Amino acid sequence: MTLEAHSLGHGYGGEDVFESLSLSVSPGEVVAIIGPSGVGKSTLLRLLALFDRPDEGTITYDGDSVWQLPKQRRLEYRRRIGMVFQEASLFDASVRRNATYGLRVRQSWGDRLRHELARLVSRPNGTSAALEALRTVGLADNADQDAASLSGGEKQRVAFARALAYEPDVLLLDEPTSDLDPRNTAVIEDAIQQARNRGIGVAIATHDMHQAERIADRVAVLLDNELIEIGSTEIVFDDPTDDRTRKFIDGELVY
Ligand SMILES: Nc1ncnc2c1ncn2[C@@H]1O[C@H](COP(=O)(O)OP(=O)(O)OP(=O)(O)O)[C@@H](O)[C@H]1O
Repeated sequence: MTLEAHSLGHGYGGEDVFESLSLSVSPGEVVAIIGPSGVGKSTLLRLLALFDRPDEGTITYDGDSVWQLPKQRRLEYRRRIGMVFQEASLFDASVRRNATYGLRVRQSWGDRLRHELARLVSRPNGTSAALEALRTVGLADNADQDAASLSGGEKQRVAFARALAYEPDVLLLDEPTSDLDPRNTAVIEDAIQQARNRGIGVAIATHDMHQAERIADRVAVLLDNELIEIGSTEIVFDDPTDDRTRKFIDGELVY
């Protein structure tokens, strides 16, 4: 599923966060959105995830302008998007149930009913997808543990597994490793590469430039209320078009 944002503008309380922002994410590519704190990376991801309607511009999924569609069809697109927030929000149940949660949310009511009926007579549907996702983040052995007893890093890995478990077409990640140590960060980065290799399009907001360089195919630089640059990771890091990009990457821009 190809995601495209055209001339997006958005703000709060009459104050623009960004304007004229255009960006695409194709199947099987990782696009990193980098920029200093408060520049609007989370706002952009929320718009792409269809949580909020943009003040200006259009968002298309596979060419369909999603905010022009009837609500039901927009929700169908919404269900094909996995989003991982900066703060892992798990509920008080086992790791496995947390990882399975997305599978149930994604289903229609009819499917959910069938799922619940199936659960009464056999193993829950989706268990294997959830377990496979937990395996990807190295937590399959913790499936029956209480999520509440996990460390912060492990919780973030479960949140990531939950998004992966239902095989979204697009994965939107908001600083998914901000609170993780290098080992946990490596696990998530590896899982992102696996998602990409399975054809999922990934957009990741990060202020860790090294992370963008390690995992992204393309990098978008958000600065001064706009996307000042978007291009292949190599070009953005080694030979950027906009001088502010070079300064930001070299740490010369202070915000
Ligand atoms: N719901 C909201 N209501 C009002 N202002 C908001 C809201 N969400 C974000 N903002 C403001 O919009 C601007 C962009 O915030 P956003 O969280 O998108 O930035 P960010 O680049 O993700 O920052 P960080 O890297 O610190 O998470 C900030 O000035 C923030 O205070």
